[in-house]
Amino acid sequence: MTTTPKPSQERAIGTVAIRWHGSSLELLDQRLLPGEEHWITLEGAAGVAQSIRDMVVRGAPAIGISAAYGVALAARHAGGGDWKAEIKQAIRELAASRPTAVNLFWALQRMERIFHACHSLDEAVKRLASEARAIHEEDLAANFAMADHALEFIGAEAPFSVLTHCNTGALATGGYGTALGVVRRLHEEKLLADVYADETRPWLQGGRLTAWELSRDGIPVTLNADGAAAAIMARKDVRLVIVGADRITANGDVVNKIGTYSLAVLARHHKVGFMVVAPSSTVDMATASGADVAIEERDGIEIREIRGIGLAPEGINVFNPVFDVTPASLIDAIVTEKGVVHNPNITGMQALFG
Ligand SMILES: CSC[C@@H](O)[C@@H](O)C(=O)COP(=O)(O)O
Repeated sequence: MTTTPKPSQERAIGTVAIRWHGSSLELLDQRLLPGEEHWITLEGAAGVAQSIRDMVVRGAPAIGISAAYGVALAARHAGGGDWKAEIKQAIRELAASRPTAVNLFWALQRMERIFHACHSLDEAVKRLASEARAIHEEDLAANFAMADHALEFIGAEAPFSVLTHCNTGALATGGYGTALGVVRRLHEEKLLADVYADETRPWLQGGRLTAWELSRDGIPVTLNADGAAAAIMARKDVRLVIVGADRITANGDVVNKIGTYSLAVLARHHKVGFMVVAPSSTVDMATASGADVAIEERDGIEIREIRGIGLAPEGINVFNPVFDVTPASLIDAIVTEKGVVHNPNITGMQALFG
C-alpha cells in the first residue's frame, strides 16, 4: 500500500518527497536535488532520525510527517519482546534529530498519545500507522486552507510579484506547500507575475529546491542571491514577501530559515508586505517568545565548503545558525489553516490559538 494523500479538491499538489508503503518509508533525498532524483527506503526509526538530521528530508511539516511515520515503523518492526520500550526509544531518537522546528515535537506528541492508549503490539501497529497517515493528510488539507485564507487576505485584482526564502513547497510539506502553496494558488488564479527565490545560503534550498519545484510545475521563478533582496525591493518589483516558519511563539515571533529576519527588516523599510504562512502544527503557544527557542547551529563546513570544494580558508572559524527570529512587530500577517492573525501579538495569537 502506497500512501500519498489525495487532494480534496482538483489541485496539483507538486512533487512530494514522502511516500509511505505500510512497512517502509521512502524519502526523496533532497540533498541531491536538482541533479538527481534518488529515493531512500527506510524500515526503522533510526534511519528516519538520521535522515532528518542529515537533511535528506527537511522543512518543518515534512520533518513532523516523517517522524510520525518513523514511530509507525518502530511499531511495525518491533521485536515483540519489550515492544513498548522499543517504541519509546524510537520516539526519543526521533526527538533528538533536530531541535528547532516544533512540528517534529508536535507530531511525536500525537504519536505518543496514541501509543500510550494501545494495549497490544498489534493494536499499536495499526493505530500508529493510521495516525501518521492522518498527520500527513491533515497537513495537505491545511496547505489548501492556508492558500485560500491568504488569497482572501491579499485581495489582489491584478498580477503581482512576490519574494520568498528557503523552500516551503511540496518538498517541505505533505504536498502543495505553505508559502509556496500561496504562490501556487496565486498562479492558479492568474494573479502571479513572478516569484523571486532567494538562493538561501548555505544549503541553497531556494536555488536547489524552490527554483526546481516551481519551474517543474510551470510557475514563473527568478532566482536571486540572498544579498539581492534589498535591490529587488528598492526597484519596487515585489508587493509581498511570503515565507514559512519552523516555530511561531505565543507572542507572534517567527523562527524560520536564517535570513528571514533580514528580509522582514528590508520589507518594512521598503513598505513591502511581510506574510508568514504555516500550519497550526508550527504554532507553539507554550513558548513565550522567539528568545526562548533553541536555534540549531550546524557544522561550519556547510559554510566553508560546497560539495567538498573549499570556499574559505580551511578551518576558519564559522558562525552557522540555521534559523533566526523575526520579531512579531515586523510581520503583517500570520496565515494558518485556522485563519489569519493580522499584525500579530500575544492577544491576536491567543484569540486564534487559545
Ligand atoms: C514549509 S517549510 C517552513 C520552514 O521549515 C522552512 O522555511 C525552513 O526554514 C526549512 O529549513 P530546513 O533547514 O531546510 O529544514
